[in-house]
Amino acid sequence: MRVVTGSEMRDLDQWTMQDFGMPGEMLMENAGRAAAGRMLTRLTLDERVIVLCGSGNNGGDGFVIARCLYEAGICPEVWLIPEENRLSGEAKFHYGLLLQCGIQVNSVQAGGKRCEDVIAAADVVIDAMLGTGVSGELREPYASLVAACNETAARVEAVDIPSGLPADEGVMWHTAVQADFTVVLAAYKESSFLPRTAPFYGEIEVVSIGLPPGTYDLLKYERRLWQRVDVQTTLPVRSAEDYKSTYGKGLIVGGSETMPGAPLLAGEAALKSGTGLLTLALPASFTSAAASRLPEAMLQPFSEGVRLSADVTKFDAAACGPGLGRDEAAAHLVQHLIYKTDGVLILDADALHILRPSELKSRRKPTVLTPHAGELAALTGLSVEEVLQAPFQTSFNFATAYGVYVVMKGAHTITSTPDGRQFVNPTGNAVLARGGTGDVLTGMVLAFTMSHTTLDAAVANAVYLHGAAADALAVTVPPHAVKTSDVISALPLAFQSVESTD
Ligand SMILES: NC(=O)C1=CN([C@@H]2O[C@H](COP(=O)(O)OP(=O)(O)OC[C@H]3O[C@@H](n4cnc5c(N)ncnc54)[C@H](OP(=O)(O)O)[C@@H]3O)[C@@H](O)[C@H]2O)[C@@H](O)CC1
Ligand SMILES: Nc1ncnc2c1ncn2[C@@H]1O[C@H](COP(=O)(O)OP(=O)(O)O)[C@@H](O)[C@H]1O
Ligand SMILES: [K+]
Repeated sequence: MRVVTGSEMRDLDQWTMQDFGMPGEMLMENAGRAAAGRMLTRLTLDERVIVLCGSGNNGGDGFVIARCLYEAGICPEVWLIPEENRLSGEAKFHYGLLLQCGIQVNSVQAGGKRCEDVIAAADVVIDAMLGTGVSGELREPYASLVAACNETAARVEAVDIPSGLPADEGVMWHTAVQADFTVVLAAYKESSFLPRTAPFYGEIEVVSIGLPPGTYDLLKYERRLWQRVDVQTTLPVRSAEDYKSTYGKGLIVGGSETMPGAPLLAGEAALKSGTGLLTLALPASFTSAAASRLPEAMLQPFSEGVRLSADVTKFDAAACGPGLGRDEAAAHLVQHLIYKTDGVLILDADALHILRPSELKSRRKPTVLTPHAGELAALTGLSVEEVLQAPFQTSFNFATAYGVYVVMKGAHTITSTPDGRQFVNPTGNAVLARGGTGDVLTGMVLAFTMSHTTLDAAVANAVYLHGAAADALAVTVPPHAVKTSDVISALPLAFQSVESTD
């Protein structure tokens, strides 16, 4: 399932019409009919339904939806917001069809009965006022109608995008319809994954509108949801012939006097995600505690302030950062790993604050950075607010400029590859909003980079299953009564959830 910007969506529609030859009227019929199909699964014959139609193609979808509802025996009240003569193209065509069917259309501009009152009395409001074409602050009468939609007790079903919301990240906007459901046409828009805009969508359903196969390949960059089927097709199958080194030798470097537990969480997660041979490099003062907590791991103690004695070239992958601290010795360690490791290097937490980004360009082997918004802000010199407003562009820019994977963590974690592809993660919940869950992810990424055929799949699968473990926990345990190591204990359930056939 693709994630697109508004302009990419327009390109897809244009290619479908001009190059593929599908008439625009047909594309709109497909869109409206598919949306109506989803809405009909929730509608009952006794519900009072109102369809609000704007001047653009989103309004055109509304005309098609109204006609489809009539076909199904539901008689919605249709309201046209602009003057009739403002309609053009496919929207005008479908408005004409609606009239030809003998369906009455009310006009907001005509005066008389107030549309706001009808919205207040409705059971269901279908919002086809504004879609991807919205720009700037809402003008009247849209602003008042959006306010009425947000005051009514009716169920609000938006078409493609809740009216007023931009499709893209980084856009100034003021107010929008708060939908209960949004039937998204063809592909997710970026705003469905941003912390401020996502809640306006309510529950999202994406419908196909008949874009020809291969159309998405014409887009310059691949940006898509990483779904269960992707995990199912890329998760390695363990074989009876495997040996402990089949899944690589991994190294985790971290820990300091004040944060001894972080590398242990990472280590335990790595072991529980399939690592055969794991070494933990930790401050010497707590290796005995580590040995009793993680007997499966080998230990490589280092005295704080002293460099790592282990030969880092013999590891297939290394992860550095959890609990490491940010002093000069820690910075030396990070630098040492950047230059000396001969496998995949994962940098997280404190390592992200003390690395020099320019040094990443010297890496011959892949590098994976796992920042949350604050850490990406520190890496890029932007404010946290700026990062959160444009997480797709910010992480894309960093990943492609430095040739690294960037896993920008959040409610919808975005993985960016060095060549500019992006995968959005659909799993996870607020169970993960507690200290140390990022360390767990680091351990999982380490394990998966050593077991997977491609690094894309390794990173995206780790993020997916990390969230899936939290999802499994959330259905069995109250979310308050969870601690981070429970997420590790739930990993078997996460693996099972992708292995089952349903
Ligand atoms: N063939 C296709 O491409 C297909 C597209 N599809 C559908 O089309 C949607 C995109 O359609 P679109 O581009 O026509 O934009 P859309 O959002 O309906 O309206 C834009 C109009 O709104 C107005 N307006 C803008 N800003 C405003 C503001 N701040 N405050 C007030 N008014 C404002 C302005 O109109 P004006 O006021 O200038 O008359 C502008 O012209 C897309 O989301 C999907 O639903 C599907 O049917 C599949 C096929
Ligand atoms: N509300 C949420 N929904 C889904 N995932 C979340 C949510 N809050 C946090 N996460 C996930 O939890 C992890 C937190 O990582 P991080 O902030 O590095 O924590 P820490 O540094 O304490 O280990 C990330 O993988 C993030 O995507
Ligand atoms: K809409």
